[in-house]
Amino acid sequence: MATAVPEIRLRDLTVCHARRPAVHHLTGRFAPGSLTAVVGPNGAGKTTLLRAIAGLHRPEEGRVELPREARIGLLPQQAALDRRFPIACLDVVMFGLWPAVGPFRRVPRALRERASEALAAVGLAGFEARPVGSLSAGQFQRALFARLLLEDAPIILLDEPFNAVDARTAADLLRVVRRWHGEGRTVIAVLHDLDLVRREFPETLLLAREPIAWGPTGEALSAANRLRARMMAEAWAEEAGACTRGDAVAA
Ligand SMILES: Nc1ncnc2c1ncn2[C@@H]1O[C@H](COP(=O)(O)OP(=O)(O)OP(=O)(O)O)[C@@H](O)[C@H]1O
Repeated sequence: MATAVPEIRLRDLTVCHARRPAVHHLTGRFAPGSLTAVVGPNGAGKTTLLRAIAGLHRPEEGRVELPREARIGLLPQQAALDRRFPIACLDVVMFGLWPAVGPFRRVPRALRERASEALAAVGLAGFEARPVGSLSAGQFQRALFARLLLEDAPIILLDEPFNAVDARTAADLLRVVRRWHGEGRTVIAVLHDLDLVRREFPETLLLAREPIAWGPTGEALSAANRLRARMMAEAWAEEAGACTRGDAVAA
């Protein structure tokens, strides 16, 4: 990796959907080269935070501080992607090159070869021409990792990277994450498997719309912090409207 890795600073960051805060007053920093898990209950604002860091969602208040030219690779949740589009595996990987090559340009042969190498590096050698619609969930996730390899960004954001993949695929993809960390990139991953987080991620941000804890994983995931996060989530469920006695009778 040739580029320097910039720090990511969040200052009093608030990001909303339809004016309701999904991330509320979050302040802190991701040090260059850090490996951080973002955890928290469903609806805690984890995806929203990644999208805000990637510049895809404008903050309502506060800001994400990053140099304008910072390059970020984002792995979205699989559920957010439509795989019915008739496109070959190699083309999906080569999407990772368009910031360098420009849209609608013919990709030079050397770069196509790099895309093939990236596929091979994630265990998909020979899959170049396969339509993405025919890939299994695990194979598709491998192809998206190949795209990130090709992008070569100093900051990598992963939204539930090991979801819906089998143990072997998860282990292979985890090796890629370790490699990125070893190369000094900043990696931020949204995860639900706390055992995996404890084993592999030195830093953790525990989010429940409000920040609950951010720091070394062992401390951030203390029983008291996890309880606080759960209680916050229960409070949102109550906001959504409690079941009334009348509803119960009608049911
Ligand atoms: N496009 C949207 N429009 C309206 N509300 C949204 C939108 N996207 C997310 N939200 C709401 O914002 C809140 C945070 O959502 P987000 O997807 O960031 O949470 P999450 O922590 O990633 O959840 P999960 O673990 O379930 O993936 C939720 O209440 C969600 O319903």
